[in-house]
This record gives sequence, structure tokens and C-alpha cells, in this order.
Amino acid sequence: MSAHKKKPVPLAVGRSTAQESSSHGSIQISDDSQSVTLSLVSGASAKVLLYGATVVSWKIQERELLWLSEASALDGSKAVRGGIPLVFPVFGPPPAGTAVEKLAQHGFARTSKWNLLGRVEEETEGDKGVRVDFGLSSDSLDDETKAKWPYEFGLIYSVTLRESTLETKMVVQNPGSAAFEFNVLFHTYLRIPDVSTIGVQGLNSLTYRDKTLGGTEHQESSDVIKIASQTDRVYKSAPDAITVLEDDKPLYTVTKTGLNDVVLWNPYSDGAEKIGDWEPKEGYKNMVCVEAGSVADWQTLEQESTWEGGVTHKAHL
Ligand SMILES: O=P(O)(O)OC[C@H]1O[C@@H](O)[C@H](O)[C@@H](O)[C@@H]1O
Repeated sequence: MSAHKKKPVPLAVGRSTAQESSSHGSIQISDDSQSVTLSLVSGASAKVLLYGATVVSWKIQERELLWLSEASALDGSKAVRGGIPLVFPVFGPPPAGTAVEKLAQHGFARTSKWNLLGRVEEETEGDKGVRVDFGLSSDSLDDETKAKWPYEFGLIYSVTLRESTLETKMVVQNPGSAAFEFNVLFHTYLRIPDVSTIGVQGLNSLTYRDKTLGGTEHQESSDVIKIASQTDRVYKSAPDAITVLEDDKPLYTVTKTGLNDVVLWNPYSDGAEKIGDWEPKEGYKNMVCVEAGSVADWQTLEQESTWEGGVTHKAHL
């Protein structure tokens, strides 16, 4: 995803506070070692919890670009309601009779404590950024989760902050002796000024599974999709770039690499009422989830193989 990379520099994770700075940005570990904040001198910042490796904030010039519920737990007791939760190894309710059937909805990546692996300064065609890598492996899973999904795996999740983009990339490794199947998804809650003024472009003519209509399949016929009721769709084999428009102007572009599908989700007023950690209830007006992933079909990872995919979120401010 980036043309030029430097080797990771280990962060002083053991210290109560640690800051690494360069001429264009800095990375700071919080006093309680539970989160990492990336900042650029240009005014962009991002905050990532070690719990779930969940990005909970992405700002440009003090403008927050991700939606986060005011009632979300941020203490590791429950998956974060907002930001960018990571979905792995299953998307949605685990299907009975599959290897993931004992896991919770959306899997364990978003509810596990990840390790901070290191930091890298990046430069792609003059666009400087700061990057943090997080890791989660079968060795670091709690025993209960390991028993529910007994495969050997390694995940490396990288978050790169640039002046107008936030890049997220996942590497899945299978160092074990058995192949496994997985779903993966970047569950991004984009903050928007008003759901009635936005539209989602790039999904026209695709087949989608509509979870609000019992999982039936339909074909999209809108060039710009408007959200005026509960929306929960899996668009299959989607193009790599999806644009969120505000009125007719691009607000965000979500560009995926190595991922097949796009999920469009907004619980709307009726759905938000039923979600306990959703506050304010009217918050559905200020968010849309455009979630890139590989979820319509299982990805198979053979032993000693590696899979890679990622998403770049660009804000047009
Ligand atoms: O409440 P959760 O587990 O965070 O899931 C939120 C939503 O996540 C979306 O990705 C799913 O398509 C929805 O069906 C689901 O309701």
C-alpha cells in the first residue's frame, strides 16, 4: 500500500508514558498504556485503543471524522460502539455447523487486547505519515476464546495517519498445521453532518444481501444510494472505491485493497432505540458505516500462508 517504508522502531511500551517524535509527527502512548495517539504537525490526529486495536478518533484540524457513541464502553468491557472496530474471524452471527460457531457476533478481534508492535515513519510520493502496528495471535488469546476457535494465527494491524487519509491494513498469517477459513472487515463508522443530505456512490448494479429483508438478494439500481430507513446490506464483489457524497460533493472516499465486499449499515431511529450503548439515540443521523471486508464468502488461508487487505479513508475537507 505504501511505496516507501522504514523498518519498525520498537516503542518503549513498558514505560508509563512514551512519545516518539519526528519533524512531521509524533506517536504518544497514554499514561495508562491503553491507547496510542498519532499526530501530524499538519493538524491531523488519530487515537487507537489497544482493546480491539479500535481506532476511536480521527481528526483533521479538530474536526472529528469518526462517529463514537457517547455511551460506548472504552474500558475493555465490551466492543466499542463506533470508530473502527475490527471484525475477524467471522462477520455477523456465526453460522451453526461451521468452525466459528462458538464465537460471538463479529468474532474476537474487536474484544481482544492487542499488543503494540512498533512505529514507522512513512513517506509515499512526498505524503508523510506516521504508522503504528498492532499484533494479536493465537498465543495471546485467552484460553476460553482459544478453545472456541483452536487455530494458530497471527494478525498484524497497521494504522497510518497522513494529512488527509487514515489507512488501515490487516495481515493474517497462518503459521499452523491446518488451513482455516475467516471473514475480515473494517467496520468504519464515518461521521457525517446529516444522514438526509448524504449519498453513497459506487455500488450501482451490484448484487446485495439485505439483512433487513431476511437476507434476500437484490440488485442495486441507484447511482447514489440515499439512507432514509434502517439499512443493513452486504454488497458483493464491490469496486475498490466508494464515495460518500454530501449533497453532490465528495465528503469521504473509502478505498479498499485485497477485499471483496462492502457493507452499508445505518440502524436508523428504530434500530438505534434497540442498541443499549447507542447514545444519543439521534446519533444515527450523524453516522454511516461503510465497511470494507471479505464477508460474503469465506477466505481460506492455507498453512504457512499470509493474507493481506486494507482500507484507505480519505476526507475531502
Ligand atoms: O451490534 P454489533 O455487533 O456491533 O453489530 C452492528 C452491525 O454491524 C454491521 O456490520 C452488521 O451488518 C449489522 O447487522 C450489525 O447490526
